Amino acid sequence: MADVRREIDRIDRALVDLMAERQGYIEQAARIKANRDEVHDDARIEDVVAKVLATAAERGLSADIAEPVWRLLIAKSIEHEFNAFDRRKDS
Ligand SMILES: C=C(O[C@@H]1C=C(C(=O)O)C=C[C@H]1O)C(=O)O
Repeated sequence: MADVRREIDRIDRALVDLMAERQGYIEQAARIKANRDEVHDDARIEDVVAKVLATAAERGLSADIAEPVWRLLIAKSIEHEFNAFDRRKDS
């Protein structure tokens, strides 16, 4: 069991690295968007979730895990993006 947990911990570190990289692009989006009402984009949310579910099906990740995890990740990313947008000097 210790070996299994060591592998889970290794994977979690890799996921944190990828999520931090993703967060960096969320921050770039907050700098690029001209208007605050562009931060929450329902069409893009559904596009992201559809692409994730297609990749999850190919790679063997359960949709029951992938869909709620990504919907929460996107919701928290949008909160982060609103905060970054509102900290802009020009907003
Ligand atoms: C990063 C964006 O901003 C938001 C964040 C999204 C995400 O975390 O994938 C998706 C839609 C947007 O509401 C974007 O518009 O692409």
